Amino acid sequence: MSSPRLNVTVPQMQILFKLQTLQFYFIALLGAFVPYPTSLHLSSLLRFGSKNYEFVVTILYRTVLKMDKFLIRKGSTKTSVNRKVDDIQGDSNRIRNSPRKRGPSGEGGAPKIRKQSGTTATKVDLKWRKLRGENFNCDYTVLYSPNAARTLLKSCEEELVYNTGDLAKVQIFGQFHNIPRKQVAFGDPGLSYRFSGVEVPARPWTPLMEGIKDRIQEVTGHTFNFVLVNRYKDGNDHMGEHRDDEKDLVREAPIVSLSLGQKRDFIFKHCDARGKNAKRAIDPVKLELEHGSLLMMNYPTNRYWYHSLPVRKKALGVRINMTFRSMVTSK
Ligand SMILES: O=C(O)CCC(=O)C(=O)O
Ligand SMILES: [Fe+2]
Repeated sequence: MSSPRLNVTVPQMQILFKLQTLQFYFIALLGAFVPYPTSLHLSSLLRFGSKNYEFVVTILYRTVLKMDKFLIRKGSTKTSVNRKVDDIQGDSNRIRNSPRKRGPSGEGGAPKIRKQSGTTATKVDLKWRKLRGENFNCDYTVLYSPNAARTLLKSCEEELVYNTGDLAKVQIFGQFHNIPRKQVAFGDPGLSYRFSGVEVPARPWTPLMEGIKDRIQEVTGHTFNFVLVNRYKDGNDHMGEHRDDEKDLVREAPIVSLSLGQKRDFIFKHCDARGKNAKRAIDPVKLELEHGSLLMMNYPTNRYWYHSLPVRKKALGVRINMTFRSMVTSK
């Protein structure tokens, strides 16, 4: 079958050509500002003929994606960490912050997620921020939506019972003091955690705690056999500078910290840059840990950097933090 012939005059052809040029710019703009593949989908609805537009849209969108790191989005989950890490970028410490690249499970890339039981992979599209510096290696993301995190916090408030008496104390220069927060630990049978002269035995996993652990294992690609839970009733409750580098912890395993509730500052200080006798000037790393966020402290961060959750009088809400850990087992 022969295709129908169109009798088009020269002025009509000029108009057609202008229309096509306009269409090209419109689709290019679409590609620049509407997320791919939505832009691609819209562009194909508007396209009269050429497939080249798809190519233009794709290239433009990818260019914009590459520029993404220069944009500061007000109110987005990235902003607080971005701003803080941008502050850090100029200083001697050279903390670099870039979107976490896709890669194999574990160290380095964003973990590939596989559903344990089924055949189809569950794609967890988390945006990880890489925080890097001298012997500093952390990854940060927001795991739970505000609603999901609120539900989780509510369940924790209803179900968790915290340690009291001697288990709620720390030993400092031989003296026992009440810890300025509440604490409880869960873990595999027989595990306990020793720090500041106190041994915290693990309670058996409850369905709530096991559910959270499973989710964290799924998104990080690491397994954990212990979790320390800290509850801060408000900004007066805090945690002093310390490193989680005890012998009971598997040496190179990451410690993954989940935060629920009140946003709080979290400060890292390099061991050479602490106190009056500091050997070097290294700026601290300051993060704001958001409701529902995950901070992955990778090796060797905890060998070189102390961290703390300082008092913040203006912080009025409750915060619960869970640090998932891999403890050495005797077997
Ligand atoms: O509450 C926090 O974010 C800090 C927790 C912590 O450092 C720890 O449990 O060792
Ligand atoms: Fe810690």
